[in-house]
Amino acid sequence: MARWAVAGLGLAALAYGLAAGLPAYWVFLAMSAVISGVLLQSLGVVAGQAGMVSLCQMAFAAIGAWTTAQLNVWDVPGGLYVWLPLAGLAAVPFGLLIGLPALRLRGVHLAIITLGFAATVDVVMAANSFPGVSQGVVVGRPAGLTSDRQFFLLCCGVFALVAVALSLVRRTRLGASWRALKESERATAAAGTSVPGAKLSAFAVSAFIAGVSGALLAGQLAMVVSRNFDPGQSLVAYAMAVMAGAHHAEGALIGGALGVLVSELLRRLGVPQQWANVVFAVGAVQAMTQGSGMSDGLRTALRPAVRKALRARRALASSAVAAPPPGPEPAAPEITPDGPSPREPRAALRIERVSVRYGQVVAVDEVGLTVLAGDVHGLVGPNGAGKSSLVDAISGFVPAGGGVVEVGGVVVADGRGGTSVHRRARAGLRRTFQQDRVPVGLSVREYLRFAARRALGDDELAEGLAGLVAVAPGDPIAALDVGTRRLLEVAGTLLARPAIAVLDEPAAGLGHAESERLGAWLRRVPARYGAAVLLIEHDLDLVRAACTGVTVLDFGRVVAEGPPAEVFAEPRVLRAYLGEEPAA
Ligand SMILES: Nc1ncnc2c1ncn2[C@@H]1O[C@H](COP(=O)(O)OP(=O)(O)OP(=O)(O)O)[C@@H](O)[C@H]1O
Repeated sequence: MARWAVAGLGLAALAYGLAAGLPAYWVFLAMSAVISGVLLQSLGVVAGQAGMVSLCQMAFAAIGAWTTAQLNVWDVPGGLYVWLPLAGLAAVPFGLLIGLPALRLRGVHLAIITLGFAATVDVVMAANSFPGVSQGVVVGRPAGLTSDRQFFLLCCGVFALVAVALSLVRRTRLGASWRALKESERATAAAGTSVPGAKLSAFAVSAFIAGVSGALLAGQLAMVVSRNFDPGQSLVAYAMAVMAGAHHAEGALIGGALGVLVSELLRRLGVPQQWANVVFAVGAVQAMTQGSGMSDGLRTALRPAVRKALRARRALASSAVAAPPPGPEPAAPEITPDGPSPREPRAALRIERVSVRYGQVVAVDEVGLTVLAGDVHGLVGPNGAGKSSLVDAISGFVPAGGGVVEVGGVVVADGRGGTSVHRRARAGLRRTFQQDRVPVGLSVREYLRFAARRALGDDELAEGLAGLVAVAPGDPIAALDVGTRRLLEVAGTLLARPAIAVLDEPAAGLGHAESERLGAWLRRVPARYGAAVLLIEHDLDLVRAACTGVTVLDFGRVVAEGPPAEVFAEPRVLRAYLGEEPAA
């Protein structure tokens, strides 16, 4: 906290020094850089954090500027202090409107939609001049901030406010959901987060900030016209945001400053300023190729100190993370008030007649399966047997073909259809993925809280990691290898305390010893977390070590079911699954 206060005071002193010491022309340019930085922060949310393409930020800014000009004409009390947030709010419905196609579209399709919106706003604004322009009414600045030097300080204050607000949001579930979205929509939904909600909120917040930047621009220029919000500038802003890494505040500021400095340099060299756009486009391509912008590079350069801290933490974590101590099994937490009892074993997961078809391919054919509360159940089968398709049907990524899926006694899919992925997750069905889908933009602590969908104290975090994965809560996920991330995903899934955790090949990439340790750890899961487990694995030793029962799939059908020792001795399993003949 003290560090932040010192940094804040330092930056405030710098802004004040610039306002007092720079020549008037440079103060105007510095103001443009900071306003542009606010706009880039808006892109940092929607593009940098949530990973969506938005080529219409200048249109949101234009709506903010137009609103400000209108409030100015109406002489609404409060001046810019009130008009700024109102300008941001005016842009929000348009942000939500643009977010709607984003629910279905991605990449180039979303780019076209957002650019189309920018062009539409431009046409409308050009046809209807900004309020006050024809009468020559200039946008008033607040009393005491009328000079450029003073207004520059207001712009710096707004930039800082947005930066602080966004850094606070980063720590919330909402902020984590944006960064998770960037990594994988499937994993975001599977963690119980509404993907449409995350997308719409990112667009709404982004539009708000862009609207505020438009209001600041109106205050800077005193009179704005549609030319100030050329749709082409939205493209340039996107390139600048990618190049500078506007998902961090310092990246947005660097981008804003570079935008001004490069244009000014070209002007002084007598080169058309449009060449600046080429510079930013090349910078953006470079950043996309590297997978990181300038702010990320800056943070990496400053990382020796971070790395040292990380090493110290990891040493601490590995001494804490060991095989679980021998002793009595912890008591199983109650799942519900009328939870499982030895006399009445309750199904954590029950499926009936679930089928999955891809065109003519029948990947899963009328499969039924029950996993009782307190069980660790294996699902095995050769490649292409239909395991992943079945897991997708259970978790809601593909239709269950008229079958029934029941989680902890609650029907989440029946003959008429099923609930969405994130609702199933909230109903107690959590899953992991074969491919690495853990969001690299989060720290271990942020990810586990996001996955668990609740506040977790450091003790509970350490407990959730103990015996499974040697990482510390503060470690950035980007620094972890894929095998570790996979185990982290298991920890997050279980910390959510689901009724059933479906673990899709958690041991892939692990060595024999690690796999053995995972088997022992998984056996204790029902007692530790009150969750039953459906374990999809190719490693039969792990299945033997962890599971009380196993189901074998082949060609989309159940070919055997029962305790592992019996099932793996069945001739048809040996034939179908192992390609082996039973010993005579
Ligand atoms: N999207 C798809 N479109 C068409 N066919 C598919 C699709 N996904 C899977 N299949 C087919 O469905 C069948 C079952 O595949 P699935 O991936 O579910 O098997 P699996 O048991 O999970 O295999 P693996 O162990 O290799 O992951 C296979 O024949 C596969 O080729």
